[in-house]
Amino acid sequence: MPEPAADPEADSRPAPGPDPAIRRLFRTPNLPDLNLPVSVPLLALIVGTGLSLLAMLQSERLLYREEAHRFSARVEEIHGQLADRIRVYEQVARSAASLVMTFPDLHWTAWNRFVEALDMPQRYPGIISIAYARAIAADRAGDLVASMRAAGLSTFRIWPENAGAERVVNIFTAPVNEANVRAIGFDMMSEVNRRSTIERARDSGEPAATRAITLKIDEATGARPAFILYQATYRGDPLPPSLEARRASFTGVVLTPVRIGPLVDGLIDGRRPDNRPGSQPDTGIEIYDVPPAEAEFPLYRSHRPLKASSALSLSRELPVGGRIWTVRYDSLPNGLITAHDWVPGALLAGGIALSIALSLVLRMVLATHSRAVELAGEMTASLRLQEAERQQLFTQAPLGIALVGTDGLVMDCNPAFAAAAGLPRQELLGTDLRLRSGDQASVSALEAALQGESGKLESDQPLLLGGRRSHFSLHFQPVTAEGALKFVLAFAEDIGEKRRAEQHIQYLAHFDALTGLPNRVLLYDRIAQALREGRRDGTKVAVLFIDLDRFKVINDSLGHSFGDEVLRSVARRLQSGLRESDTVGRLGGDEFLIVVRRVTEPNDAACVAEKVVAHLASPFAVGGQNFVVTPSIGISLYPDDADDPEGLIRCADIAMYHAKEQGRNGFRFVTKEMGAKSRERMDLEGALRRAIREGELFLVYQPQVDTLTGRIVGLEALVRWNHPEEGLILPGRFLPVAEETGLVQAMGDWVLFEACAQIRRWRARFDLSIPVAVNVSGAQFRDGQLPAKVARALDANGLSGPELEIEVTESTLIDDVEAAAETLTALKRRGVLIALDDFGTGYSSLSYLHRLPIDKLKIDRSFIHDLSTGASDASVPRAIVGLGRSLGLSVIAEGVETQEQLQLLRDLACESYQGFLFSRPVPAEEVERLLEKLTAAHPVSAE
Ligand SMILES: Nc1nc2c(ncn2[C@@H]2O[C@H](COP(=O)(O)O[C@H]3[C@@H](O)[C@H](n4cnc5c(=O)[nH]c(N)nc54)O[C@@H]3COP(=O)(O)O)[C@@H](O)[C@H]2O)c(=O)[nH]1
Repeated sequence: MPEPAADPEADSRPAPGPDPAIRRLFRTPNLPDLNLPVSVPLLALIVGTGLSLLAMLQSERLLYREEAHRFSARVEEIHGQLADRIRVYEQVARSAASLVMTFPDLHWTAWNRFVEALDMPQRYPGIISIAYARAIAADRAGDLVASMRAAGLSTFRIWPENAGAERVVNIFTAPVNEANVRAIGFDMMSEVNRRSTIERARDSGEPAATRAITLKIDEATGARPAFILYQATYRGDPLPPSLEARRASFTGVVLTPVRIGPLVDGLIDGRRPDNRPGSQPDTGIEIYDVPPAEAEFPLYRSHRPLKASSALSLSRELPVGGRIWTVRYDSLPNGLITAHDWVPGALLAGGIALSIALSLVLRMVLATHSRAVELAGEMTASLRLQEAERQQLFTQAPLGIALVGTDGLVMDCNPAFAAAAGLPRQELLGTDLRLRSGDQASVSALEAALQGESGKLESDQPLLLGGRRSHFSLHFQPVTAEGALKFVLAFAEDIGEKRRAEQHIQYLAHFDALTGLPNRVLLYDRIAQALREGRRDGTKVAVLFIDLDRFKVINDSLGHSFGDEVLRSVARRLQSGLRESDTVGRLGGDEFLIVVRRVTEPNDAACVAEKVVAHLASPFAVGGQNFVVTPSIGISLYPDDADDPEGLIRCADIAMYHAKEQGRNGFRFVTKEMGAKSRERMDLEGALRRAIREGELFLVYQPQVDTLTGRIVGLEALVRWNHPEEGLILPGRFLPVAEETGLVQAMGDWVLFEACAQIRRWRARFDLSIPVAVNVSGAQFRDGQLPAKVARALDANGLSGPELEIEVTESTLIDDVEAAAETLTALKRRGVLIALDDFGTGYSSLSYLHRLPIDKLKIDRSFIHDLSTGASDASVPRAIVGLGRSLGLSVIAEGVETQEQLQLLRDLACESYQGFLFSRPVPAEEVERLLEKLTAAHPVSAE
């Protein structure tokens, strides 16, 4: 069927893409549109910081207000307590004055008791002492002195003496101590300051305080501000109603010196949160006894001056003994309220930290979003590229791909599919592929795929797909999404070419490329088939092994293509004369095989062989030349000769050699004689043939040594067989078979050539000067070809002759001494040396020896062996040594295994020896090591 041209226009158009479900895979992910400017984080930071500052300021203001409020309350509390203390102190002075007024003649000791009972240090710590000064006219001073002295104060005196007319003299003071006692007798009126205060106290009847002074008792220790509170005493009425009355009844004053420090102590200690007193003052106090603006220094200050701006401050007036003090209060940093001043800082710090965090979060969000947008862009681009690549892949794929909808209609297909189907793509789209497919197998496979079952189809028979019939590989793959079938992917590959190639390979594996006949593999198979049939039917099977006589000559002389043509012609003739059930095949080279089935008697096989001979008898006309090709045929029979293909072929092969030996152009059955051979022997023969052909033989070399110097004087080449299964096989096992079968010829040729080649290699490396001996069998020696073969081997390897020694056994020569002499003479002419092997074992030795051109006698190892065992004396070796000497021949002893044997040979003056004592036969590489020593001019000693 003609293949419809593909529609180029249709194929170049982009194919409608796959299912929307697949397309959805390539969509850009949706991202929220965050159109925020990049300055937003900075803005957030600035606004946040501003708000934090505002919060801080606001909290500071609130704190300040609260602190001011608390401070004011605290000031009222302290100030009240201070005023109370002043009142109490004034009350103490009044009490003392009442005592004096009640007991005008009070003894000073009672005064002391009174004061002591007040417990001033505990209850009135500011009061230093309480004293009483009596008012007395100057002219009555003597009376006072006298009465005081009478009361026990013997040293009493009034001082200073030159005071005014009115005196107020200190007569009592308590507690009694040295400082207070010093003030006894002091006239208060003598000092202006005190006098005015006493007069104010006298006139008012109220406590009157002095200005701030330093007390006499403190003068020595330094300024400790104090004041003295005076309380006047009167006669009669405790407080006379008028000024005149008060002046008239004035009797004295109680004076109470007060230190301001202790007065204030304890008032300003701070408060703990539970309102108990704290250890640190929370309020500072400054006391002025004049308006602060006029005062240079305060009367009292509880703390170091504060920075005006950093502290709250309040002033209050305090009446003290008729004077007005100004008390200024300052809030100190360790007040309870200031404990919260971390709040504004914390608000600021926290606010800034939050702003920074917010700014960073915004930055991150923005960065993440922009990276996500970037990535989405990259993904979109990459997915678009992928989609384009997939589309390209789909379009350009060499594999035919079609998308078949769930209804079986072609949704899309690539050009390769259209080409495979042999229809334009447009024609395929929308058509039912089942109707386009002419084979039930492919229709069924597609229908199964539409049911969700994938399937492959590679039929041996050509299939119809679309408009073409060929071998197709079809693959239907259902594609599902969420459990539902979306479409079926149909892959189609035209494997027609592949199938043809496979068939050709198959053919080549079983048929001979030159003649088209079954090859060895198929022949074995056919024989096996025939044997199964023979076993079943009880019939015989004949195998004819055909070798063309002298085909090598045709091939070599007329060329290989000529030879090939001859082989093809022979193949045709062999086929023409056979039944269809028989098989003719080619084993290789000029060897053919015929398998004859259903043979009832050997004669059937003989008839076939005769037919072969007859068919080949008429001349061949090849390349304008006429010539005759004759066959040698060996016939083996199942079950007589063997029961497997290999055995039958081997037997036929042997029989074929016998046919050749017997004059060619004929056939031989595997004879009784051949049949009498042991199976092993036959196997050995076949295997030896293969060994010669496949190169399984190799040579070892045994050194020949000078008995006196120990130097190597020659080497003997000995053949070995490296059997692929059995390993090393010695000549003792295979030589007899080789000799019987004539294989010894081929083997001997190989040995001769290989030994000469090895001599050439050694000469190139070591300048080899010693001869290498080669054993020659009787058959080899007698066939008349030996001198020519030797000459060819020497010439081929550039050897002159004396490098090679030919060993022949005595038994080889004695049958026909004349012919032997001729052969030996021919060999000698080519320059080779001749050694007579196994000498002494033939009784006629002495009679022919002088007629043969021999160089060396080899004393048979049986005589050497007997030397050491004492089986015989040394007479034979001695005689051989003497014979050699008399004929001018060198003598070598073989089979020397012991030092004792060597010594005997030395005693006999035998020149050289070989044997295990010095070395076993060794491979060429080992000989090289020995020869290296030899060329190093160090004689190799056996001892
Ligand atoms: N026509 C050919 N004949 C060959 C060839 N290679 C060997 N032969 C002949 O086969 C026979 C057995 O040979 P082989 O097994 O190699 O034994 C040789 C030596 O290994 C053995 N020999 C050497 N020294 C000692 C020894 O001290 N003791 C001992 N028991 N055997 C020893 O002797 C054999 C060599 O004998 P000869 O050739 O007579 O020197 C043997 O007859 C070989 O000739 C071949 O290529 N072609």
